[in-house]
Amino acid sequence: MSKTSPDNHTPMMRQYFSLKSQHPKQLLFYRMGDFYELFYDDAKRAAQLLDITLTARGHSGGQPIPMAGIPFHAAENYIARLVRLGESVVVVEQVGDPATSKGPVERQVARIVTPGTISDEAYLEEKRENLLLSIAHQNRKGLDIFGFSYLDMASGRFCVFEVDGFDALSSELQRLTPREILISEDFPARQTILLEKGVSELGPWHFDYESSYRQLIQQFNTKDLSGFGCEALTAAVASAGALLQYAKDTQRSALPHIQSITVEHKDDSVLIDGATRRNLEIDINLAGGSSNTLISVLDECATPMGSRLLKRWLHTPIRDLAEIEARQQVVEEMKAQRLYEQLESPLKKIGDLERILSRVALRSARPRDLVRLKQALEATPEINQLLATTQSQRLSQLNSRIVAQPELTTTLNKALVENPPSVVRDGGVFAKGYDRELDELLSLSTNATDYLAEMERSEKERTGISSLKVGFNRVHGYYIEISRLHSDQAPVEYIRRQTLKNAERFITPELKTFEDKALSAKSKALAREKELYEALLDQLNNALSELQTSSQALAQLDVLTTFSERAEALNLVCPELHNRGGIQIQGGRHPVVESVISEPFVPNDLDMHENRSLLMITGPNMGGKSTYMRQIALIALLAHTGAFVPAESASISVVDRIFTRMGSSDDLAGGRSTFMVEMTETANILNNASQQSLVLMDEVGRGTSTFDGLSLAWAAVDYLANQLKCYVLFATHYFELTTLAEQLDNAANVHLTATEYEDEIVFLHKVHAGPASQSYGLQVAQLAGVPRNVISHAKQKLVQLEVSTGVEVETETVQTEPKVKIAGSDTPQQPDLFAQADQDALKNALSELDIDNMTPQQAINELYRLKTEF
Ligand SMILES: Nc1ncnc2c1ncn2[C@@H]1O[C@H](COP(=O)(O)OP(=O)(O)OP(=O)(O)O)[C@@H](O)[C@H]1O
Repeated sequence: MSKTSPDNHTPMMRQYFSLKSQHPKQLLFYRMGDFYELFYDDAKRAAQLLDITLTARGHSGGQPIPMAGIPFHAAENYIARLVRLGESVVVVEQVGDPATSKGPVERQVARIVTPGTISDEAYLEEKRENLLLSIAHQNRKGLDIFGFSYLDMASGRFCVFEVDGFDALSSELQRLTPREILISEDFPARQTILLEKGVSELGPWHFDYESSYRQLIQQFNTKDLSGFGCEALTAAVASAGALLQYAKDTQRSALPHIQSITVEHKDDSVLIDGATRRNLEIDINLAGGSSNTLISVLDECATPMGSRLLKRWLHTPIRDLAEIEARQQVVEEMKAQRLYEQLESPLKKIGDLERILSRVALRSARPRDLVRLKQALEATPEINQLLATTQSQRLSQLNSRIVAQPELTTTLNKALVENPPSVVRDGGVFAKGYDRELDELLSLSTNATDYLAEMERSEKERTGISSLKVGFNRVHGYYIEISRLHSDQAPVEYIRRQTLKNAERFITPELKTFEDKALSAKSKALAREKELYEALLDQLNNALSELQTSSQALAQLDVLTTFSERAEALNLVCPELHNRGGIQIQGGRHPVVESVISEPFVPNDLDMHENRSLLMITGPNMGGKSTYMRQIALIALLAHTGAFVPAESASISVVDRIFTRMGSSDDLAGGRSTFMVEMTETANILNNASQQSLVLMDEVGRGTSTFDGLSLAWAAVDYLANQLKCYVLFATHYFELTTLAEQLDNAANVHLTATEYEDEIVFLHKVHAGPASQSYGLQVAQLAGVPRNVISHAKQKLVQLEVSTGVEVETETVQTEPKVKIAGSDTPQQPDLFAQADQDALKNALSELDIDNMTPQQAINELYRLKTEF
């Protein structure tokens, strides 16, 4: 921004700067006639983000003013795009009258649109919650405590909790995926958070505990916060106060739909860290898309609010057995009675009741919202009726919360026309017969057409001028038009109003009187409609709390109906959950892989208990190790949401956390290499897993040299089995680890099988007891399209290795007993490529490679070079 003194600027720019100084970080849309204009840095940023032209608007303070303009009628589109990119927009409108203003027209901030506080349908994604998150930090007894609060403005859901430590901080960020984050300018992990989109930094005083506390009790109209259970959560309360104030400031209104605050207790749910959420592909696949995810298979919800709740349930599995069983009973009953089929149609009519109600509360509901609200209310009695005869306690509880509102339904029915316009501004929202005053005003303006037709007829007759017409235009109002040819025949009482090329327009005293009456009736009708609309919103707001309760119950009903429908369609069973310890699954399947592959999915069993808590999984590449491990985690996760699971039967002990260390990804933005990420995730597991945790580890140690990797994997397995004693599935290509599993009391080996047919490898995907016998690496490489001559060269090398190391390599047949043996050892071994004479030279060459800075093509070239050299 220009640094010259304000005195050097034009009066208009002085007005701009004074508004801008109150919103330094947001993009300011400054209304200029038919345009919104952005200036200086805002203009540059908007031009870049929206790909619009950056120009200049004159000079001010001796400098050209960079400017980007947006036509006002297209503004919503641009604002929506900016908000999606994590930007906030301040819209400044002209409020004064340009005709009478001395100096620049008076302007005011009309609204502030930020990514986390939007409630307008046009800006929101249907199936995704739009969360505003606020985080406060406190240091308590040397611990870093993070107080979280988050609000879904479009539903009024407001939650708080606290976590301890930076790992938990990032894990919660991954879980919540907020649209906008509020932190204090002195937040300790500022740099990490600033990498996220939509971060707003506020002055530290916004997070003051005392004033935050006052904010909250004022909002909920309570004496204290004890009724919400958050008295002791001082960091969370501090963050919630900052959030609430921010939300009010942006909405520029009270927030009556935020009626309470819920404390999330971490002990109530199965904790899942960020890496695990990614690896299990709950709603986002590893490539960042939404296809082939657990949600994509499960989400058959009838309403968008059901879809959002389903996502929440899958991201927050619970540990409360009673709650899980209550949900299971509903699913079972609905499935047995095929109630889900009958509920589908009325549930579809419910639509996004949750968001509509919030817009009613914020008084931004559009006429069409009210029509949809009416349709939802009309569908409720049918749902009540369907649930009336059900057995499960939970269904009757839900039914009692779904309250039909006959009076409101009748009012809405009487009030609204079938297809109202999108805004109240232009009128036409209310049906005939709803309000006498409105009807009278409307009939005055509609009767105008008849009246004018009659006048045209009688004037034609009286004057004998056949070309005479009565018309209306917005500038000149009503007129009598006579063609130029006949205009001299106009009667004397006709007063000339306008001369056109081929015609003259006149007004008469009678027409003028009519015009005054008709025009004022029209504007009075519009004013009356606005009045009626506000009154209707008041009436709806009086029932807001009850309506919100109904909508929450309906969202739950929708998810449970979906669980039930999916259970039938995907052949899922009700898992038994308990606290006895052990996980047993018969015929378990991976719900997503099963739905995408064309050949039949091979089901597999699992048996884990106190004396068999660690399973070492070996088998060929592509054999199905990852699929097997992931399916167990997904079955466990689903079981903890109350859903049925893809298996013949499942008995699962309640777990406290699910951890995964799978795949290889680097975190370039966070400055961590692949191996560093792998080790950070491993450290997190070893530091935090308990006996009730389910841990999946895939190929730990692969990111470094063979011996380092093997030693790390060995020690990790030993620690997991001997110290932590959690449920562990450990997949590895280090065949050496299978002996460790044999030595440990509570570990066992299982392997996936493959066979060869006509020189081609065939994967059987079946899990069997014992370690695998071979890795089939070359066959898989061949299958992947590695050129034949490279494969045959590799085969020669393999034989060479076998000879020089004394390793006997079995490559042709599948054996149940390990056939890869290192001389002098009973341990099944994978041939160790590096145990060669030229090992050191190759190792050096490899360690000198700067892989992080190579393109894939350079890496391949380098591999070829090494291959020919060694
Ligand atoms: N039980 C199964 N039934 C049918 N197909 C399966 C089964 N398990 C795995 N597959 C198929 O095999 C493919 C490879 O499986 P997966 O990725 O689990 O192998 P892997 O052993 O982990 O391989 P790698 O060691 O190379 O990582 C899957 O994408 C799937 O198409």
